[in-house]
Amino acid sequence: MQGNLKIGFIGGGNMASALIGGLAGKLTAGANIHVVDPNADALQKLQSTFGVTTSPQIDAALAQCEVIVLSVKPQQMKDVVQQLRPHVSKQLVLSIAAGIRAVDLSRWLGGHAAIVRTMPNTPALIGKGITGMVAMDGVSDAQRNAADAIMRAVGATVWLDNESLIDPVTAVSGSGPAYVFYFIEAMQQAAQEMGLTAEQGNQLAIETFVGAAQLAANSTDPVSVLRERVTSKGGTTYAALTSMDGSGVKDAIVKALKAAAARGKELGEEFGKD
Ligand SMILES: NC(=O)C1=CN([C@@H]2O[C@H](COP(=O)(O)OP(=O)(O)OC[C@H]3O[C@@H](n4cnc5c(N)ncnc54)[C@H](OP(=O)(O)O)[C@@H]3O)[C@@H](O)[C@H]2O)C=CC1
Ligand SMILES: O=C(O)[C@@H]1CCC=N1
Repeated sequence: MQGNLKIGFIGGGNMASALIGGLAGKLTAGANIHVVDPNADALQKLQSTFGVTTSPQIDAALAQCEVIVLSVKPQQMKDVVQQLRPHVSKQLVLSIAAGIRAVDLSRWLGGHAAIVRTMPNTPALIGKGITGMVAMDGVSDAQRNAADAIMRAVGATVWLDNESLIDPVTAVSGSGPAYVFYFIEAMQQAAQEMGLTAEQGNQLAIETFVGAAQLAANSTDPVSVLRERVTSKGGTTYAALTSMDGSGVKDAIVKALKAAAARGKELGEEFGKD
């Protein structure tokens, strides 16, 4: 159901666009969404597609918003938040940035306490996102509900008790779509190398992911059991999985996700100083 929640976005890039695409005309009218970004082309695209209002710089319209979403890169966050400070009083500030800690955002905003840190992902664009979220102590129940409603409008939400878990969430689901696309790209490449057309490889790889993910989502069995059901004794899947184990694929994936979480922590330390 569409309401009248006024939401400001600081940064109208990839992730903000995915969120706006999931929210506009659904949770709230596009005209209730105000986007600030220095990039005129990005603003024009968002304005014409979703009917949002726009500004090339932080402006007074943000003071009218009930929720302000911080959606710039971690490297840009401190400058942006310090410019935003005069326009923030009672609003809920919702950050989607990797790494940047709530305590640092609060300090840059002059002690503002109504902050929710979130980690969404780009399938939000089609209402299939998943967001990990954690609220600072100064967030009211109504604001927590508003944050949850925004993120549930674009997918599922998982609330965390401890902010440090946002880095593992970033590693698993925030960055996760990229790992899936990477795996699909590898399957497409193999398909072509074995004689299928690019179009056939594309369709076979993508539909396999869609079908397998849906099967896992609907199943009461663990995914390991679903995997075993594909793996006939002495058959083709066994040959593939044995090859993957021999190449250390699972260990490499675990290591990669730990590297992502470590980078999240490092971003907080690197850009959360002062
Ligand atoms: N992409 C993803 O899948 C996800 C991203 N995130 C988080 O979302 C945030 C944005 O990431 P992403 O969308 O990928 O990055 P983008 O670079 O696509 O978006 C950031 C946008 O902010 C703009 N910007 C720069 N300075 C300002 C400013 N002073 N005021 C307003 N806007 C400004 C940038 O413009 P310009 O390009 O000109 O600098 C750019 O358009 C990051 O903090 C990231 O950690 C979280 C979950 C998933
Ligand atoms: O790559 C990044 O840093 C951001 C955070 C999660 C997905 N994209």
